[in-house]
Amino acid sequence: MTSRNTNEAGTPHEAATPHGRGTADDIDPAVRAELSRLRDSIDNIDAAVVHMLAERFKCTQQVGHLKAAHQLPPADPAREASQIARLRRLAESAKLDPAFAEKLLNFIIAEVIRHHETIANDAGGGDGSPT
Ligand SMILES: C=C(O[C@@H]1C=C(C(=O)O)C=C[C@H]1O)C(=O)O
Repeated sequence: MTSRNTNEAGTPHEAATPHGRGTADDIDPAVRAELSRLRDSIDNIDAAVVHMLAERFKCTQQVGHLKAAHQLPPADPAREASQIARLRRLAESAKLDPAFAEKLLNFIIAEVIRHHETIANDAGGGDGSPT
């Protein structure tokens, strides 16, 4: 394995050989420059997503503590339904697949509920999750 075949994190990966043609070494310089420009933006967007998610989880952790302190259940299906409906509308107007947006939100919410269950259990409420 050469360093050419590792990504930024040092993890091994295959060289770019779409349909068996072209390696990382023989990409046209103009194509390589355009790819690099686009990947720089992708990296910035990924960083923004991570920072926004971190902020969201800071808020949801506070909600979890509020719920635990007032014996409220970790999940709120009515709130989730309105968030999903809203996110699907936003996705449609942004030309993003609404089904993908819904799956992503459900994935995030499931993690939040898991955190809320842990917080409730740690607080001794016991209504958070199965024993
Ligand atoms: C954060 C909350 O708790 C849960 C997580 C939600 C979320 O991540 O947006 C939404 C509803 C709840 O199931 C909340 O009730 O607002």
